[in-house]
Amino acid sequence: MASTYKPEQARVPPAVQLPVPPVTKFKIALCQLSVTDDKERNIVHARRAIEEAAEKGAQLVLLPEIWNSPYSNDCLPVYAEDIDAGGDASPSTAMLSEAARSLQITIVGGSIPERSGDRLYNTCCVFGKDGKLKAKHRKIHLFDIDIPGKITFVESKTLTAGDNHTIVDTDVGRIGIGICHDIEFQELAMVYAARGAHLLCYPGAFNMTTGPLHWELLQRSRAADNQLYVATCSPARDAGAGYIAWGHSTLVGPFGEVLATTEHEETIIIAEIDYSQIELRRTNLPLQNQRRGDLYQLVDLQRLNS
Ligand SMILES: O=C(O)CCC(=O)C(=O)O
Repeated sequence: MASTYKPEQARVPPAVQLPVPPVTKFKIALCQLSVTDDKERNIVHARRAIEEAAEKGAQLVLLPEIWNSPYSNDCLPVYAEDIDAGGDASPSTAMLSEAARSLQITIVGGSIPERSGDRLYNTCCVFGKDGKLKAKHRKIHLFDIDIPGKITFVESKTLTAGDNHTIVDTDVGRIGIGICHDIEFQELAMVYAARGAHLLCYPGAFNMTTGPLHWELLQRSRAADNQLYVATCSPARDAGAGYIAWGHSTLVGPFGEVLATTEHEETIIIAEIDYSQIELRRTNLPLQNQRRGDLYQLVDLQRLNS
């Protein structure tokens, strides 16, 4: 028997209308930075890369996961900064704020280890072009993995998981933030899409095991499932490091297409985002209207509880 289901009768919360973005087309820069054990050098180096990206026309700059410190449980507590205290207590975010203001760009500042009281987080700060902190995302899903002979890493040994989604309105559209392992959880991306995100940014440092298999696959899936843009930014690979990053920072469009990518060396990718493609793809293939709200539903618990 034919189904009698009608989307308009489903008891699902109405989808948020895609907000009109302040710009339709703009350039994004993905700064795949080399990271050393010298924090001061890492900050100066990131500042130079941001400036170069802005000179090349980028209005949005994305940095890698943990760009001011080596990515190891030993280093995270030593390199951690008190972001809320600001100033000298957080030279990395002070630099990001200054760079955003003086270059008049939006910065999704990768992530740095954050100290808050006696806890440590893996935290991404978003700065507007006035230099103000617009959002702070603490990595929600910590990366604990054990594949004997390949990779064992227990991020939860030192870090505490964040408890909030982070979606932020910027001069370059509505952006949902996730950090690295957060990309594995499609529900988070779906919540961001339901809240009207144009773009998801994931600073990430995948590794030599899950990187080749999952990194691009996950980005393309999050973009195609939700019909929006996905940008990722990794540190450059250091083959001598304790944790070897996969690299391959990438921009994916709303049809799941790779628009720009790279290998593992240090580089700055500059690519164009055109938000009109989102509407086009959602018209071509109206997934939103085809959802079966009578069979399954997405529940945004954060919104429900707020
Ligand atoms: O999810 C993965 O496979 C890798 C995640 C990761 O490297 C991280 O969260 O730091």
